Amino acid sequence: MEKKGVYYNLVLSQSNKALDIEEHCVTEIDKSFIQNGAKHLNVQDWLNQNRLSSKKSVYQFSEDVKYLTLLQITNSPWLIIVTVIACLIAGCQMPTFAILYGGVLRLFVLPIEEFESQVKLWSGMFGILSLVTIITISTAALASSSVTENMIKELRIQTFKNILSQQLSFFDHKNHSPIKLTNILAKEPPLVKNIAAESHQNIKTVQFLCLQEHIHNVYTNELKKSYRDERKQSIVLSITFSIVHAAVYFMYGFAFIYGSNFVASGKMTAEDIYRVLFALILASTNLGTTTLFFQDFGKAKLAVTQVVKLMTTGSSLPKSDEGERPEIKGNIQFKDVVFSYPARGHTQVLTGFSLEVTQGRTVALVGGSGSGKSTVIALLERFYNPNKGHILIDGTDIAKINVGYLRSQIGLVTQEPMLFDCSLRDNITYGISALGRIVTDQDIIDAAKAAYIHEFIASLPQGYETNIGERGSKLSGGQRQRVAIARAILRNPKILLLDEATSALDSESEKVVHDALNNARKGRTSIVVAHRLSTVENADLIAVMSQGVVKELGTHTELLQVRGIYYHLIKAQYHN
Ligand SMILES: Nc1ncnc2c1ncn2[C@@H]1O[C@H](COP(=O)(O)OP(=O)(O)OP(=O)(O)O)[C@@H](O)[C@H]1O
Repeated sequence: MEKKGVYYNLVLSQSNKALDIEEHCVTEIDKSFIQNGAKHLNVQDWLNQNRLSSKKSVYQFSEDVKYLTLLQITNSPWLIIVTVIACLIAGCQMPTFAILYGGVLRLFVLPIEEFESQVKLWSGMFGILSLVTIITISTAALASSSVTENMIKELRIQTFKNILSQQLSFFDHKNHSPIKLTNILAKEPPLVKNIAAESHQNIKTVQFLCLQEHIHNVYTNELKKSYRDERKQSIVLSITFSIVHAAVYFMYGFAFIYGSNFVASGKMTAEDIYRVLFALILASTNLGTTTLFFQDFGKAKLAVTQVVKLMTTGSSLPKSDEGERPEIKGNIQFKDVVFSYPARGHTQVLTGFSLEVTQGRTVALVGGSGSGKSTVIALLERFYNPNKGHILIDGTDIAKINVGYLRSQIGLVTQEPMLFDCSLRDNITYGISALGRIVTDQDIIDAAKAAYIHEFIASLPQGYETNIGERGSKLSGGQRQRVAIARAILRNPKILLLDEATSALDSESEKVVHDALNNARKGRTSIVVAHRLSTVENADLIAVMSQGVVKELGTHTELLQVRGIYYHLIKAQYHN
């Protein structure tokens, strides 16, 4: 403290607040775990423990994968042998058919007694050909699909495991962003893909909590489940495919034995039989071709079902050009709002919520977790409509206001700001052109200065043109918040909504973000949701929520005097 250095400033920035030792420790543990843990989890270690390491690892072939490498991955080489043998036998069916066909033609020139005695023999041979075709084609199709599906499953499991065991620096590479990694494993059914995607996005948490093994098991189980479903589909398809092929030979034998009776009784000539047999050959060729579409047809049906479902889902939101566009000053009123999320219709989140916020003032929403604070914000943005009650802005029910216009009047800063993989300038000006506004460089700089992010941006070699990575991954949490605040300031909204905007930051960042938010709030009606009660002490009004209604309302000092819920919340927080 005496040195008045960085530590001194940190302590000062916490101004009268208890040192959040627990969080500090977590940050330090996180760093040391990542440093030490990442070393311990390097790829080679993993490969050494892995079955693939005994062979030539597939990961050494990332640029040019050889067919032999693919064969090395399969854990069922005998299935490849079965496939090859079945294919060889199945390949003989056409030459055999040609031999049988030639033999049949020859029969028609024989004397009638000899012809009749040979008919059954040759028909039987068609029957056998048809049986062998069913067995060989279905075996070849089943075994080969099993080999490829197994191989793909194995590759995905091992790739996923390898990704989870990488050092954090691996994920900083532009080719290893969560979206790109997820896309590599993207040919999964949605459920499997979502597990993969979440763990890529939250890789720090996964590694910190040592969840690699668990996540890997969950992924593997989901993959195996989907693999089992695919197997069932493959079995049906393979058998259908082989039966369609074999049916031709069967029909041919049947037509021959049946036709021969007509020839013997003089009802048909040999020429008629030739015609029928030839027509059967042509028809069978076409039938064979159509079976190739069976698989695609199944997939298309599934895809179309999903699309039709999405296409026909009605929207309860009005069209973009509907609704009034009144001048907005910023007086907000919630009147007996009752609301349940559609997904949980039986649980009322807001049970008669009423609150008034006058123009230019700041109201803080506090309360226990799940009391409905964020829901209030979502309703004001019209992400949902209340089941009962009204939300008014300057006396007009927001249900009557054009949704796009309403949102253009509201700035929203959340704990995890939505940033994009583009430059700082593009992120700050994001959505401005949709408002029909043109902003100058000076406007952008002014907004960034008010959000206390200009100095940082100016210190970067590429300044405002610096790319900030996917979801702003190249920025710190506080910097991300300040970029989002600069964006909100530039939009110049009449109403500002801050949803837990500082709860994830360390004390120093929190102070800067707090100052930036104070600037952003100036002259605007603000609704702030915060977990750290210290950040809302200066609000004009604090609404304490419990079970979907406001239970206490007043200033910080007034509420402390009441010694009710707020008092106990404050006490509990400082005690912690
Ligand atoms: N999209 C949703 N679908 C279904 N239920 C939801 C949804 N969002 C929130 N809920 C539920 O609504 C209730 C209120 O959630 P809300 O996020 O508004 O609470 P909160 O007071 O902001 O909580 P916290 O302080 O923990 O963020 C919770 O029980 C939550 O589980």
